[in-house]
Amino acid sequence: MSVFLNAYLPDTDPLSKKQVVDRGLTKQSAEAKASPYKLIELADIRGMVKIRMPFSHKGTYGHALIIAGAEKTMGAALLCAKGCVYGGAGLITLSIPVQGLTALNTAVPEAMYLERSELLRSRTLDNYDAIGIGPGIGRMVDSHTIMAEIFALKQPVVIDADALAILSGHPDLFHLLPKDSILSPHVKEFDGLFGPHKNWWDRLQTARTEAKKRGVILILKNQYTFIVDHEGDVSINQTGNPAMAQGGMGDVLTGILTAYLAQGYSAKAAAILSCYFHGKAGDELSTTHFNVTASEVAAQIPITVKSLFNKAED
Ligand SMILES: NC(=O)C1=CN([C@@H]2O[C@H](COP(=O)(O)OP(=O)(O)OC[C@H]3O[C@@H](n4cnc5c(N)ncnc54)[C@H](O)[C@@H]3O)[C@@H](O)[C@H]2O)[C@@H](O)CC1
Ligand SMILES: Nc1ncnc2c1ncn2[C@@H]1O[C@H](COP(=O)(O)OP(=O)(O)O)[C@@H](O)[C@H]1O
Repeated sequence: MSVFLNAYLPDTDPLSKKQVVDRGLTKQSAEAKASPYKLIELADIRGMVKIRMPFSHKGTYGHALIIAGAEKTMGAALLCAKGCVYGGAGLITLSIPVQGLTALNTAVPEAMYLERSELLRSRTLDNYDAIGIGPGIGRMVDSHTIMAEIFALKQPVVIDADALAILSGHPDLFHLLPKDSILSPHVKEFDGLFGPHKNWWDRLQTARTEAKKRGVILILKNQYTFIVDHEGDVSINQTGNPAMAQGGMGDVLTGILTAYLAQGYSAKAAAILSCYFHGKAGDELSTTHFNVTASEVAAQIPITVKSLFNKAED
C-alpha cells in the first residue's frame, strides 16, 4: 500500500496528499517511479555505516573542530562536544570562551580546547577534517568574522543555531557558504533563513529549491526530519519521539553531524546517519524513560550504532 507525504507533515494540504513516498532510499514503488520523497529504512543505514578497521587509530577517524558556546550558553557547547565524542570522531577540539575551560575538562575530558580568539590566528583553521559552528555562540560580530574565515577555506561546514541566525541577517555571507555544507534548522530557524511559509508543503519545496541552488544539505528538523540534498531529493527520517523535546537536543545532533563529516562520510551520508542514530538513541531510551536528556542521547549513540549490527529487523 502506498504511503503519502502528508503522513509526515504536521499540517495538511492538497498537494502533499498526492505525493507518494518510496520506502527505502534506493527502492522505488511502481506508483512512484520518480518520487523525490524517500523513507530512510534500517537496511539503508546498515549499508552506509563503515566498520572500524584493525590497525586504525584516532587519526583514522578525523579531527573535528566545534565552535560553540558563550558565557551563558556554555552548556550548548558541551552538549555539542559530547555529540561529537560519542559520534566517534578520532579527535575533538572545542573552541569556547576561556570561562568554559574548567567545565570542559570536567564534563568532556576527551575534548581538547582552543580559545575562541585563537581561531583567527593564521592557518589555525587548516588543521581540521570537519568544522561545526553555532550552538550557543551568540550573534555577535566576532562570530560573523569567524564564519567568514571558515567559509574562505571552501570546505563543508556544519551550521546550526546562532550561526543560522547570523546567516539569516547576512545574505552576503550566506552566499559564500561552501558547497556540501550541512545546515540543520528547526522550523523557526528555517523561516528565519528563507522567509515565512504558510504550510509545511511550501516549506519543503523551498528547502528543495535552496538545497539545489546552493549545493548544500538542508536538515529540516521536526518530529519527522527531512534531509534535502543537492538534487532536491528528500530523505525522511522516522526515528525520534516527543520524549526528546528538550533543550540541547539539536546541539547534540550538530556534534554528531560534525563527527560523521570528520570520519570521511559524504555530507548527505553524514546527515542521514546522524539524524537516524540521534532519533534511534532517543527511541531506545524512551522505552524506559518518560523524557530523555540531550546528554543521555549523546551517551546512547555508540550503543545504538553497535546494536544495529545485531538486529534483523527495525
Ligand atoms: N544549555 C545551553 O546552553 C543551551 C543552549 N541553547 C542554545 O541557545 C541558543 C538559543 O536557543 P533558543 O532556544 O533561545 O532559541 P531557538 O531559536 O532554538 O528557539 C526559540 C523558540 O522557538 C520555538 N521553537 C523552537 N523549535 C521549534 C519547533 N520545532 N517548532 C515550533 N517552535 C519551535 C520555541 O518556542 C523556542 O523557545 C542556541 O544557540 C542554542 O543552541 C539551547 O540549545 C538550549 C540549551
Ligand atoms: N517530538 C519530537 N519527535 C522527534 N524528534 C524530536 C521531537 N522533539 C525534538 N526532536 C528532535 O530534537 C532535536 C531538537 O533540535 P533543536 O530544536 O535545534 O533543539 P535545541 O536548539 O534545543 O538544541 C531535533 O533533532 C528534533 O528532530
